[in-house]
Amino acid sequence: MFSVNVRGHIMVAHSFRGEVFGPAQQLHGATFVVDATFRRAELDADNIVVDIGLATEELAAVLGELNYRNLDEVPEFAGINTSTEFLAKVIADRLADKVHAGALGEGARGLAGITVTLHESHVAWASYERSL
Ligand SMILES: Nc1nc2c(c(=O)[nH]1)N=C([C@H](O)[C@H](O)COP(=O)(O)OP(=O)(O)OP(=O)(O)O)CN2
Repeated sequence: MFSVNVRGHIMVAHSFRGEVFGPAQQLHGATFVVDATFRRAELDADNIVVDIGLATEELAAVLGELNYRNLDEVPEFAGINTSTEFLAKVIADRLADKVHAGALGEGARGLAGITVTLHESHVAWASYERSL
């Protein structure tokens, strides 16, 4: 299996509900380094997994929808803990929509899967992996 990874980052604010959380129940900020890894068994006609430039641009576009937002105020996340894991799925699903819409190029239609990893620090991260 081949893979290509591109990276971006976001800064958000959010708060969590639930006794499992301590200070994070209060509104707090988070900066995530975001890795998107695209996978396929065979390279495309250009001998690549996906164009790195397009993948970087489209990841940046997806992240731009979240960057600098207070996620507690985003209607689609109302009542939801926007955990690192949850945000990894949101980003992966939005990138998958872009792949299916052709935004990452025709060759990208042959991608097998994508994994999005959010690094919340140098010692903790979470991922969501899905097929395409
Ligand atoms: N599985 C996850 N666990 C936690 C997440 C997460 O997204 N996924 N997020 C947080 C906090 O937002 C953030 O990491 C701050 O950490 P921390 O202050 O350690 O979290 P708590 O408020 O829960 O404090 P504790 O002292 O650990 O009770 C936390 N966990």
